[in-house]
Amino acid sequence: MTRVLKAGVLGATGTVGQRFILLLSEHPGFSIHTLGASPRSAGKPYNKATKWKMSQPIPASVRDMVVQTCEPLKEFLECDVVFSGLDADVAGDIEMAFLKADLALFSNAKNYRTNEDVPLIVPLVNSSHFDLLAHQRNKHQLKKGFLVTNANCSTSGLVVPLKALQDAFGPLSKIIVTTMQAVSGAGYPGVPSLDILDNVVPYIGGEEPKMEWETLKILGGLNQDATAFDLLKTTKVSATCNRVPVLDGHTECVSIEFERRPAPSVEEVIQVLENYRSEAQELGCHSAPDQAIIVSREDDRPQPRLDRENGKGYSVTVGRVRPCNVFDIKFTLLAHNTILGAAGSGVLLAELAQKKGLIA
Ligand SMILES: NC(=O)C1=CN([C@@H]2O[C@H](COP(=O)(O)OP(=O)(O)OC[C@H]3O[C@@H](n4cnc5c(N)ncnc54)[C@H](OP(=O)(O)O)[C@@H]3O)[C@@H](O)[C@H]2O)C=CC1
Ligand SMILES: N[C@@H](CC(=O)OP(=O)(O)O)C(=O)O
Repeated sequence: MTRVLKAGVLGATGTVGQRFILLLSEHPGFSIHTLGASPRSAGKPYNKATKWKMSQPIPASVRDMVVQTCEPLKEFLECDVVFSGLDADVAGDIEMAFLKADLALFSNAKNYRTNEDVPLIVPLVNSSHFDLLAHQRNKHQLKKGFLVTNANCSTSGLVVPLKALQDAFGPLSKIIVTTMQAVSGAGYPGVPSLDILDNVVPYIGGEEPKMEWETLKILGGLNQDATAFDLLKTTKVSATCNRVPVLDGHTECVSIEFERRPAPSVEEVIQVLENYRSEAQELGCHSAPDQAIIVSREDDRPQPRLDRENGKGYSVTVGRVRPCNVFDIKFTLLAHNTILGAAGSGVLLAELAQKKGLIA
């Protein structure tokens, strides 16, 4: 029997924080021990501090919990794991303070994703990058703490089918991806209603370079002694990101060129996607979906309203797999941006870390 872990949530009042609370409160392996947010919220009961936007009610276990400041003190020091859904403007200093306090930290924020000592892991893709934590602990003189980041929400959906295809058919030479991203990705209050209703906004600040770079770190490897990341060198990624009036679920249109000649057929690609299995599934992690990639053969799927809850939000749904006249293959994918793309990734990463014996 694995031990129930005491969990803290930083940024607990925000969009990602609320999702963490829902996922953790329903999870048999975690008990929510403490919640942190800004000084504006600290000292208030959680239900007064947050503007709750989830379709399920606030779990009874946290309604009256008093929100703390985000400092590694008191109840936070008693936590086995801490999840961060902090605003990126403040995440840098706060997360570093938690790491220095030797806590096990799983962050959604972008601040440390590019750091050479910090794994950037999509749990259905590159759990082997946990191996770098021995080096991180040495460098920061940590006994039990570490910092692992999960990816940008659009990157998280993209890399799952890319990993399956790369493993089966070898290097991908070119990837073009165009996203249609839900408004929940912008947090609360996010994009003003007068900007997004009846509209599409063809720009999300900083998103395109993040997708292009994160993909190369996630799909790359580690050096031989697991002290550095080997970024993919021969794969080129070009991303175009749009905001659309959808509540949850990022849709992405993807075209791929393989290095291999002849390129795999549509049927071979579909078979590989459907059969893909990750370490999280093999290890029996509680939140891992039965199927990492669900391939829909219907002409008009995936759709956010119909497919975002697939695998409880942890599966990627791929549809419209077909030949591409410019590259080799194209398809459309859908991933839940606050589950697989944010809080769910953090939770599944913690499950993986526990299975790998990384949590004291
Ligand atoms: N939404 C999504 O789909 C995704 C978001 N992310 C990332 O996750 C993070 C959170 O995003 P999101 O939930 O959308 O953002 P929100 O704006 O909804 O929430 C931000 C959280 O940070 C807290 N906060 C703000 N200032 C401070 C401070 N000075 N000290 C302590 N806490 C503070 C807020 O507390 P308070 O309520 O008290 O102000 C709130 O809990 C961001 O880094 C974002 O980039 C990553 C992937 C996907
Ligand atoms: N930018 C993403 C959400 C996000 O916050 O991404 P990141 O964690 O990479 O900053 C979106 O708008 O949908």
